[in-house]
Amino acid sequence: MAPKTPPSLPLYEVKYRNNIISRGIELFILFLLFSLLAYRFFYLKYHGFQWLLALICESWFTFLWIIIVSTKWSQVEPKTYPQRLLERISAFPAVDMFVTTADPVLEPPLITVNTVLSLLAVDYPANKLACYVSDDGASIVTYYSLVEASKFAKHWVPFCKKYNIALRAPFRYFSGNSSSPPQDSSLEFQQEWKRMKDEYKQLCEKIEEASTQEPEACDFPGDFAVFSSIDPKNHPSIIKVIWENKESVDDGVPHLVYISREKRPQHPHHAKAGAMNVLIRVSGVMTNAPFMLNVDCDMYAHNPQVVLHAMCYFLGAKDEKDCAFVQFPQLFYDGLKEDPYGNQLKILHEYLGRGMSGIQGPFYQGSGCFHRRKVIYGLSPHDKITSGELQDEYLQKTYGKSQKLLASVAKTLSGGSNIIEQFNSVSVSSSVEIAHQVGSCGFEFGTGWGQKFGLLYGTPTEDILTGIYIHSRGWKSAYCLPDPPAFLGCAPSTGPTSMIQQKRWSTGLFEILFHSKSPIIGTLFGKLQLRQCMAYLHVLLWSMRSIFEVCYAILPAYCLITNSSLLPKINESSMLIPTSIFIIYNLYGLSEYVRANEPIEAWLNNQKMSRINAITAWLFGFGSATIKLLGLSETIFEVTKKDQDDTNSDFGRFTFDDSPIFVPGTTILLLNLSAMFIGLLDFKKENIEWGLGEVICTMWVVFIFWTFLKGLLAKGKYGIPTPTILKSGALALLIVHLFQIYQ
Ligand SMILES: O=c1ccn([C@@H]2O[C@H](COP(=O)(O)OP(=O)(O)O[C@H]3O[C@H](CO)[C@@H](O)[C@H](O)[C@H]3O)[C@@H](O)[C@H]2O)c(=O)[nH]1
Ligand SMILES: [Mn+2]
Repeated sequence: MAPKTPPSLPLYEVKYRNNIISRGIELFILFLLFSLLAYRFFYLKYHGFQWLLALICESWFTFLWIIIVSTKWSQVEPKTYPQRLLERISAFPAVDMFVTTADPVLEPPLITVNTVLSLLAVDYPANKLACYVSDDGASIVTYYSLVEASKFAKHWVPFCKKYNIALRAPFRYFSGNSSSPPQDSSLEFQQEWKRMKDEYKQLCEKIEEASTQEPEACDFPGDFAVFSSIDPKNHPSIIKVIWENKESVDDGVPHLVYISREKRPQHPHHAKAGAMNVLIRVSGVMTNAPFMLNVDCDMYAHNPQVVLHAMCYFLGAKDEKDCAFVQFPQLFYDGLKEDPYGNQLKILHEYLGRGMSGIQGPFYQGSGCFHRRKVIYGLSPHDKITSGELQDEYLQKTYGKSQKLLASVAKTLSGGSNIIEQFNSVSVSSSVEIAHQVGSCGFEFGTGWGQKFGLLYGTPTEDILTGIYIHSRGWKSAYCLPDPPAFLGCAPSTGPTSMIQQKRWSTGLFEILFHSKSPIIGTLFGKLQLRQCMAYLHVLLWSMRSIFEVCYAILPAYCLITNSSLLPKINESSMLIPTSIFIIYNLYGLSEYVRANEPIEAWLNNQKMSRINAITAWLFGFGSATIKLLGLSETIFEVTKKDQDDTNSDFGRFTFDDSPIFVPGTTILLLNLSAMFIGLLDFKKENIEWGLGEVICTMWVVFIFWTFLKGLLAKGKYGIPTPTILKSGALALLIVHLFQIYQ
């Protein structure tokens, strides 16, 4: 046995990065930006409208840069020591693990099954874990797959623990070329490995078969009857205990519960937030663990010690206020290193994520996050619960009418920091009836769910809003970066899905600004720190950015078309300001990738994609958020398609479809191309106002939209559909014409 570590050693440490040089460069860029603004301001009277617009856009970019400098100022290097925890602690707190899925087609059940298996097999006493799957698709295939998976789990979980398997999601473990077990392993292991691989193959086949057959044709006996001819948008709640760890053995398989909450057309279901609140309540009446883990159906546990890592924070924190939730960054598997869609967010986590963690803590990212139940129930740090607040009447009004739920809420609220005791001892299956009650859609009516506690409603980015509200009450959150990474999910791998996701995010984030729990209100009236508020604004303003980015991408073209200027001439000394901003900003951005061991292509692709996202998807986000805020329509949660198999050879090449989301990008590209053409025609004329600066800017825009340029010429899914090209062409011509009239 390893020697016991002295109890004085901490369970986690948070050091700060030495980033003096980066700070210096960031401040220097800020100085240059201010110089540019000053230059614009003093020369405003000699120039036309385009100069004013440039000043406005550049003021906005400067404002964003201030936010970035502030957010990146103190970046953390967190470290957790699960080994010390194991040596020191004998009784572990319970954890309820939630998995949400919504659509068996966009989210193939096999993916959900793998996530569930990886969670059931984590290194943690099985009798302290329970896994709850919420299925908003009310799909018989998903349910059937989970039933089959639970049978497989009885072999898989012991196998993983016995041989300390590093990767516990079977589709990853058995993927690639591993057709035979490692040769240097014991004979016994090799045999078991083969058996597991066979069993997993059978599981896949069963799920495959169930997915391809028409649901009616499936002849599922008894248990499956409730699913027959079900309408996923209109059905009573279905709750099934698939597996119960009845003897409460610590090396068995944790409980597995299937939940499809009640849905009625006349009741808003609040998408993922609604699903999460049902999970919280159902688990409240069943196991009522003091901690809750939540993952999306595609985010499997990549590191079997995830729960231990999270516990290092929860149990190691001197003051529980420092740790309302523990967030692991959202990372993705099978992503191309060059990140063609710019959606792997690695650099975002690497600098902004670590930077926020140096203020009040990371965002709640919706997946890969451990929460304290009492924080989700609305408590503030060091809240003293008065007995009045535990009276039935008060609780009923606030948390809903279920005696059993109220008892469990009361236990959680009054539990203080005693987190070992709260675990329910009642059997899980005896609570199914009450679970139906708390899973019904009328249950929340008139209560505080989604308004004052739980996951908050009112935006499709419920995660960020909920996190803001937690930080506004004075809690901090913790960022945990174990190696290997804790969770891996799948990032959208086609142009359209990526755009839809960006649009949904930017819409939802913008709506938060107008919510009663917005970060501005949180800072003015709550305990949200100013710099944390600024960091939140950085993402909440995504869709607003589109306006300025669109203007800025049009301005150089405007100059070429109307023979006007935006930048100093190449031989003027003031040209140094924009040139050095351009060069230093880009080199600095590149250095961030190099320091994070990312390839240069990833930097280039991310540069391009952040402009493309801003100009296309975020613009649509701005539109749909505005429509929603004007009360003209509701935003809907469009679920992202998860790809099971990313091995198709052309994965990574940008794809298009006939969505209008591709119109603005194509228009801007065509506009800049026409501007170059017009500029070429005018080139020899006298009195040319524009110079090399404007030409380079136009070329830069064309370069940013290179994928679109290729899309103009390509066919099939790699090409921009002809109607989109025609619409964009007409729009571009119209704009050129307008420019020429109003110059
Ligand atoms: O009505 C719904 C809609 C979605 N989901 C689930 O929500 C999760 C996230 O949906 P997804 O389509 O994968 O969205 P992403 O944009 O990939 O999700 C990110 O962004 C969301 C906020 O927009 C967060 O909720 C997620 O946790 C975060 O991973 C998935 O497990 C879905 O099954 C539901 O349970 N019910
Ligand atoms: Mn997702």
